[in-house]
Amino acid sequence: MRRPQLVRVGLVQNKTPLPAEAPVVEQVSALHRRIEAIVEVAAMCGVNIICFQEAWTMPFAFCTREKLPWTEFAESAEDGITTRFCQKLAKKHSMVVISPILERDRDHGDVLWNTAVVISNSGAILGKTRKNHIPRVGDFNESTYYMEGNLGHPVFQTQFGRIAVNICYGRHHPLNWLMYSINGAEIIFNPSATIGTLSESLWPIEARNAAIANHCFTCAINRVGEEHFPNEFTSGDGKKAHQDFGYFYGSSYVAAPDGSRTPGLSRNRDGLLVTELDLNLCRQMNDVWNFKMTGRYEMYARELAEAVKPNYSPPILKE
Ligand SMILES: NC(=O)NCCC(=O)O
Repeated sequence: MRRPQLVRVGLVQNKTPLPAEAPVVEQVSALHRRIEAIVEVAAMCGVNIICFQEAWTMPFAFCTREKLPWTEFAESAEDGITTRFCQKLAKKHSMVVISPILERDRDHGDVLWNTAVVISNSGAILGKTRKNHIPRVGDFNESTYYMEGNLGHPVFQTQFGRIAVNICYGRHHPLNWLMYSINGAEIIFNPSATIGTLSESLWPIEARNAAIANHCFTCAINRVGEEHFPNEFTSGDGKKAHQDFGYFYGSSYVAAPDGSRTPGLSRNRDGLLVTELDLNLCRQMNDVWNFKMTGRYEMYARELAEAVKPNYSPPILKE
């Protein structure tokens, strides 16, 4: 009975154009130029909502455990140069822009966060959301740099639909996806930075499964290429020190609530994936499967509230 609710999303994966040794300002500026060109193409393709990769203004230096110069890439989510730049793009192309950055929160003790700024197609800032789960795996030494998000699971009402952002490692946490969906998200973006040896076997499954389980669209975005750092670091595994993170395998894709998905972008080249979605599919799948109706959330809430108490004793029945 409803008219189609069509929206075109753009997923961007890109290499860092300058080496990690280049001055910070030059690296940021080169990335702005690169993204500006890709967004021009997205605009020609009629994209309504575009999302960039995790921490898109910098090399993924969180493996190094060095503070400098990497913390220099952190910016204000409200008035940093990258947010100002994205506001111009959003207004020029009437496009919602999701800009994942390393955030410096000046008003709260200069705390750093892994944040996505969401900018409306009017150019106004709709708000921000922060990465809830910090990886403690392999060379992802991210707790050295920023804190666990404290903004919960916000959903942004845009002219084109309700969207949320589940940043990278949050995709391994089904409850994280669930909360965005419970709060009404129709599309959940997952800007990421992850490498082949660690996660490539999980990549095609996790966001796709989240789309099915939550009756929503999911957009999985990964970095691409190799990034080399000036100083060697170890992985704490007895192997030799090295200067790179490993291979970011791209392969960005969109998954739908009926379990279908797009092909992935390249494993080794920059790319823009443009996909047209009909948001009516979210309710159609909900009406077929009723996961929201059959989910026993009040039971889980009660049991979880008990399970997190220090004196909890799991109900294991024995002979
Ligand atoms: N950036 C990030 O959270 N990476 C963690 C590794 C993964 O989730 O595959």
